[in-house]
Formats: sequence, structure tokens, C-alpha cells
Amino acid sequence: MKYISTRGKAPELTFEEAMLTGLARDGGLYVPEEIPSFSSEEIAALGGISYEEAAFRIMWPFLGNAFGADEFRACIARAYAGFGHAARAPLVQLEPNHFLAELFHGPTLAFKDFAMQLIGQLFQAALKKSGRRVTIVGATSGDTGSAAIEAFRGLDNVDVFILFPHGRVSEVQRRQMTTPADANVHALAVDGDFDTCQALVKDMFNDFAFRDEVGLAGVNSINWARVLAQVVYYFTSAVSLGAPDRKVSFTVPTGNFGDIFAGYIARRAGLPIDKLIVATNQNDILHRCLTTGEYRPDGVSPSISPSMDIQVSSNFERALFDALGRDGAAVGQLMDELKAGGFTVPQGALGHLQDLFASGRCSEDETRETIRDMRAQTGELLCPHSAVAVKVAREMRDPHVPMVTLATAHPAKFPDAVEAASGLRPGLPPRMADLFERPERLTRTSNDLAEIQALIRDKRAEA
Ligand SMILES: Cc1ncc(COP(=O)(O)O)c(C=O)c1O
Ligand SMILES: N[C@@H](CCOP(=O)(O)O)C(=O)O
Repeated sequence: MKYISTRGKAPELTFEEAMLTGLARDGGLYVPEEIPSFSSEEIAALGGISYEEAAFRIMWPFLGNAFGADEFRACIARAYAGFGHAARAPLVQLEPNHFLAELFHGPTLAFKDFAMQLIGQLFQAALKKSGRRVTIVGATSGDTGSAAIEAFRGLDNVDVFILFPHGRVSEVQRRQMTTPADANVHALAVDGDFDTCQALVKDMFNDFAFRDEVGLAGVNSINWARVLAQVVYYFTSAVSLGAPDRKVSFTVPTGNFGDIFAGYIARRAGLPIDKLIVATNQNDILHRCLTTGEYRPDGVSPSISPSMDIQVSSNFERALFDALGRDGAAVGQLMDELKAGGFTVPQGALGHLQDLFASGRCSEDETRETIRDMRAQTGELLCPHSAVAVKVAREMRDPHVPMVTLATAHPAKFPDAVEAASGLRPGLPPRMADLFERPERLTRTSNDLAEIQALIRDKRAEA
């Protein structure tokens, strides 16, 4: 199994190399050269087995010979052992033929734990063998950062630096990043928004001298392993609703396009998915692009679903690559235009994207109304991100096809917004009950690349 860059100019890599590399050296993102395909019998056989066994069967064909089968099974077992629900990704019914996949039972209460807990294990296994030391630098709008810090804290061979937009994450998210005392993890509060943080991370990858000096690695969804681990719950959800004999649709609260791209991979691998619906908040660049073909970021507008406050959506590049017939030069051209302000998706590629993805948008008022109504009608207390998706799913779903809406975070990560909408203040699980008493440790910084690189060098030297 080989991995190739969406810009077509970086070396082909194995799964393990792609995982440890993050961004390709030509600025592109790694994707599998070919997508393995599962037969109807193989999909049906996922029914009734554990989440861990399903995870093994789905991911294994993507790995090549990166890990031994027993070694990979052990990594999966350790990754999901700390989840607070036996099913890992349980489905609850909201209304006839509409289900919620609760993806927030992991250690940091967001869907990011599904991938991050696993790649924490895989990094550890790979680095132990090679004796390498890496510096993980990640950008977060709140959830990736806490999941990464939780997955990598205290590990040998890894230093972690998470850049988050100062003042633009919830207090719970910030404290999840700033309260772990482990010396190898560092939370950096950066002036700017998530796009600023993500651009800084990409600039660090494109500075080859720095990249090689510190052994840079990435755990944002630019890392293929992140996307792969998220493919699993599409299969497990669909199978429990009748796949492969029945088609199932999904609505996904979307920001960086990683989660919905995992759904696209599941469909390419043979899962009978009817509609894949991109749900955006008021930062609706993806919805606008999928309807008009114009991709022109016009500034992030802070919302009550802050983890989706993104305008430069990294993984859209992976979808464009396929829509453009895997033409790396054409992708590179559009990405150059993006740097200069934006691009227009060529007609043929737009038609292709529209066949693959539907989309909808949810305003701030609609998010609040959905939280309130769903609590009253179903008893389910949604986080604002999940509410964005539930609203879009209810508007766009075919009542005859089961719809799974992904619930990507626990409401307790956003207690102020949820309380303002529903009158109920969701509480943190007992293991996090003292989160607000724990001492915080963070570094404030400007968004100057050289300043942040110097900071990373200093902190690595102290470790
Ligand atoms: C709670 C939550 N929901 C949805 C999203 C959007 O997911 P993606 O960036 O994979 O599109 C994020 C951030 O990524 C998130 O943290
Ligand atoms: N919403 C994310 C943004 C980063 O996305 P990623 O999936 O590319 O890591 C966050 O919470 O940090």
C-alpha cells in the first residue's frame, strides 16, 4: 500500500512513513494510491463483533506491512480501553429513521479521541522501533489539541506543541489543554483564529530546515492516519442499521473536512452510503463552495460552535484531488490561487463534488433552537456542533433512508452555549470534576512564525 501526495511532487510513502510525516514535502496531503474495497459479505460480517475487531478489519488493508497483526490489534485495544461506553460509538434514535452517533465517549469528550488515541499508540510503537524522537506541532480550534495532549502526554520520544487561537476556544477546551502537568506537552495561545494557527503549522512543515532540525510531525487531519481511524465508525453505524443490504446516509458537522472525508473513503471502500451531507455553521465556505464553486475565505466569524470556525478547510484538498481526476498539478494551481485570495472549482470537478456531497448551513439562532427543541422532544442534550448537523439533517434527509448524524462533542465542553439555549447546564463526568481547580500552564505568543519556532526550540532544549 503506497501513499501519494495530492500535489503529485512528493515521494511516495508507506503508511508508517505517511503517518510520521504529516504534510507532504510538496505542501500536499497524503492519500492512498488505491482504496481497498470490502465485499458485501465482509461488510455484513462486521455485524455483532466488537468495535475493536471492526476497527482492525477495516483499517488493516490500508496499513501495508507497517505493523504486525498482533501488534496492531494491541494498539487498537489500548486505544479504546479508556472509552466510557462499551459500544465506543453508540447510536441513539432521535426520531423515526434519524439516529445520532455519539462520538464523545472518549477521554476528552470529542470524536477526535477515536483517531488520536490510536495514533498515540501507533506513534509509540513506530518510534520505539526506530529510536527516533519527533516534535508534534498541531493547530486546534479546541478539540484536536486536547485530544492530542491527552494521547501523547508523558510519552518518551515525543514533544507536543499545540497552537490554539487565544480567547476563541471554550473554557473547558482550554483547561483540557493547559492543565496536564506533563513536561512534554505545551499549549500555545496564539493571536488570531484557527486559520492563523493552521497556516503557521503548515509554514513550519514547509520550512525544511526547521522541519528536519526538530523532526516535525503532525497530528491534525492532514495526517492520513487520523482520517483512516475515523472511517471505522461509518461502517459500524451503517452495519447496525442494515448495511450492506440497506443504504444509510450521514450528516457531518464540518470544519476541516476530515470527518466527512472519512465518510467518503468508507463509501469508496464499498459501504453503501446514500447521501453524505456537509453541515456548516455560519462559517459556511464549504456550503457556498459546494453550491457555487467559489472558494474565497472572507474571515472567520466566531460562533457558538467554535471548533468549526474554520475557513481554510485542509482536507477539501483531498476531495478536490479526486474530483480533478487525481491531477496533482491542477490541485497545486488551485492551492496557489487560494494563497492569493481564493479559487473557482472547474465545472467538471464541481459537478463531481456535488454528486458526492450535499451541504447545508445552520445559523446561530437555528443552532440554539435545535439544542432547545431536541432536548424537549427527545431528551438528548446536544453540543452546538452536533446541533448544527441535526438541523441540517432534519431539513435534508429522505425519511425512507436511515440518517446518521454525527454527534462530535459532549455538551459539557460548551456549557455556556448549551445552558443559554436549553436552560440546562451540562456537567463534566466525575473524572474531570476538578478541571476548574487544576493549575493552568500556557504560553501566550504572537502569530509570528520565527517567534513560535524559537519558542519550540527553547522548550525542546529544556525537556
Ligand atoms: C466538535 C467538533 N465538531 C466538528 C468538527 C469538524 O470536523 P472536521 O474538522 O473533521 O470537519 C470539529 C473540528 O474538527 C469539532 O471539534
Ligand atoms: N475542529 C478542530 C480543528 C482541527 O481539525 P483537524 O481535524 O484537522 O485536527 C479542532 O477542534 O481542533
